[in-house]
Amino acid sequence: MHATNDLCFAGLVFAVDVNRGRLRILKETAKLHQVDGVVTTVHADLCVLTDGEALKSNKVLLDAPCSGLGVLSKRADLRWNRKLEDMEELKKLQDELLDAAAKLVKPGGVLVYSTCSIDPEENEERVAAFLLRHAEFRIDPVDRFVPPDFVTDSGFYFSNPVKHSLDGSFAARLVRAS
Ligand SMILES: C[S@@+](CC[C@H](N)C(=O)[O-])C[C@H]1O[C@@H](n2cnc3c(N)ncnc32)[C@H](O)[C@@H]1O
Repeated sequence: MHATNDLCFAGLVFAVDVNRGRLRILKETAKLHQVDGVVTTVHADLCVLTDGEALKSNKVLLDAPCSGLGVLSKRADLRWNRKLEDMEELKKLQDELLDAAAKLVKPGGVLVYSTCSIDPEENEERVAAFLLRHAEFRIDPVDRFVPPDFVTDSGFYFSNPVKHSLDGSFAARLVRAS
């Protein structure tokens, strides 16, 4: 919704999700904010999207499914339901979604990868693995956009529940050269 407001009606937002319920909530929220005209919801599995050409954009946000380890204060159940195999599956899905999202970024465009996890395996390690597979992308440090306290040495955004008294979250800004 923040992205939509930023556009000031000068662009379009395509929201892709496999979960119809989430898309419905987005559409309703967009209507409430009177920006539903710029939001198109696409019910699809991003990994097998066949007509991605029409969705190619200058800015792509991948708000990835994650373990939620940054929001344990709100989701205490996650503490007890974690399994090692789930984590491996999740990392595989995050890699696949990153590859699929990269295909939607126009040359010179930006891909933002975000999670609500504080686990480096889902954050820095996924980005490092992505950059090995995609030499056309580079890290664009986020220090122009967020206060210094939230910028990691590698130029990522990171909020730490202990340090910042906020939910834990991570974001990497990746720019496509070609
Ligand atoms: C962290 S949530 C994103 C929430 C979203 N930003 C919102 O505010 O509703 C991750 C989302 O990824 C979706 N997802 C998981 N696998 C997917 C896939 N293969 N293709 C498209 N969406 C997927 C889930 O349904 C979930 O809604």
